[in-house]
Amino acid sequence: MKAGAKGSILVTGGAGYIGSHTVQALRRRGLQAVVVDNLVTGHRAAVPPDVPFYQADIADQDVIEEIIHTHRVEAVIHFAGRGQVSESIAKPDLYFLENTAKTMQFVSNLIAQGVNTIVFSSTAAVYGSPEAVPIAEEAEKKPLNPYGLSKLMIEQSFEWLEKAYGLRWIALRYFNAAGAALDGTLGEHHDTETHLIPLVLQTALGLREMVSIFGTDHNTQDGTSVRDYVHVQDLAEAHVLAVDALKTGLASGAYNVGTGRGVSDRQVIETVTQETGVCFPVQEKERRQGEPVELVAQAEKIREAIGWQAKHSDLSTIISSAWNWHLRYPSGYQGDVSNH
Ligand SMILES: NC(=O)c1ccc[n+]([C@@H]2O[C@H](COP(=O)([O-])OP(=O)(O)OC[C@H]3O[C@@H](n4cnc5c(N)ncnc54)[C@H](O)[C@@H]3O)[C@@H](O)[C@H]2O)c1
Ligand SMILES: O=c1ccn([C@@H]2O[C@H](COP(=O)(O)OP(=O)(O)O[C@H]3O[C@H](CO)[C@H](O)[C@H](O)[C@H]3O)[C@@H](O)[C@H]2O)c(=O)[nH]1
Repeated sequence: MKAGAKGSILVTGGAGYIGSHTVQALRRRGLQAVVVDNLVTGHRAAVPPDVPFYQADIADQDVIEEIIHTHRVEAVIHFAGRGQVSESIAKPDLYFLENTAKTMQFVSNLIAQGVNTIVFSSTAAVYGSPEAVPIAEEAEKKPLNPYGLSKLMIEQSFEWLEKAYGLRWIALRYFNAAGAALDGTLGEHHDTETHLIPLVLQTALGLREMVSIFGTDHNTQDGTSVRDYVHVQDLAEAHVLAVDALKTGLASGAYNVGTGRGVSDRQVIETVTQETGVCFPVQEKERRQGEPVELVAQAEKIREAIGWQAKHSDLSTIISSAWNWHLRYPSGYQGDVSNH
């Protein structure tokens, strides 16, 4: 595979939901991307055919070294990992291995090869159940589940890698990623879907019998949990800005990526009904284990540091963009839809 004239940005997990939108955002800026993904949850069809793609594990040192040298990798955006809270409670070892140990192996390899700039997918789950919302970056970190801990350990380890080896890093703590590409080319397809918005849309499409609301007796405005949904295209943009900022000297650190606006589970369901014009069955269920009631970001720090703010994250744009994609591709990337 031939390297471009410029250096490249290595996107791990670039065949996944947020990673594929970020590859698209990098290309829009004229930047070269190269993707490594083992396709455990990702889709080959989510990566354009002209983007160099390696089907491999991030812990495969030989492949990573080959990519770094062939494509003159200058910086890394690291999405590869597992992201299901309930699975992490059932299989904590899988999360500490896949998210923590393999990331450490990977980053250690990067440093050995002279790549010292990384933007990392962290999560609001590092905060656990916050004492107050909106949540500031400095708030106490007490993850409620192995998933959150698996990411927090990496953030903390980066501080030591910076002191020892000069690693330059930004951890982006996403709140809830949602929506689909506004041009209709990319969307969210997880074979095991746990996220509220795609589950509700699949119910509206008739692919599921009903949608469940987990917990209706919380101390919130309508009794259901509250989240801060960020359009995936806004999230992608935050990564592009973060790489730029590290290249131009911004200090390492962790940033929330959210809107500062809370949306309840019931509001999501009502907005889907309005946007789609479809009524569907909803059942009320017990709260899920290891889940915080309310997660809303304090979103100023990232705006001040790198000039990022959400542009497409109003709930109706999130839901209409996702609905368009689900209507167009009801089986997602199955059958290798040619999205590009
Ligand atoms: N979706 C969210 O709301 C959300 C919120 C906070 C944090 N995150 C984190 O952001 C990242 C991306 O999330 P997503 O929703 O796009 O998930 P995703 O499952 O769609 O994407 C993850 C990608 O990484 C790949 N992958 C996993 N393990 C790998 C490995 N060992 N080697 C190579 N490739 C591997 C998968 O095949 C997949 O393509 C994850 O690390 C997740 O924990 C997601
Ligand atoms: O069938 C469902 C699915 C979800 N929900 C509710 O919908 C909201 C959003 O739930 P998601 O499963 O869509 O997302 P989570 O907030 O649980 O998880 C997200 O945020 C986490 C941080 O807490 C992690 O970062 C994780 O990767 C990311 O997907 C929650 O209030 C949840 O209780 C339901 O009521 N019914």
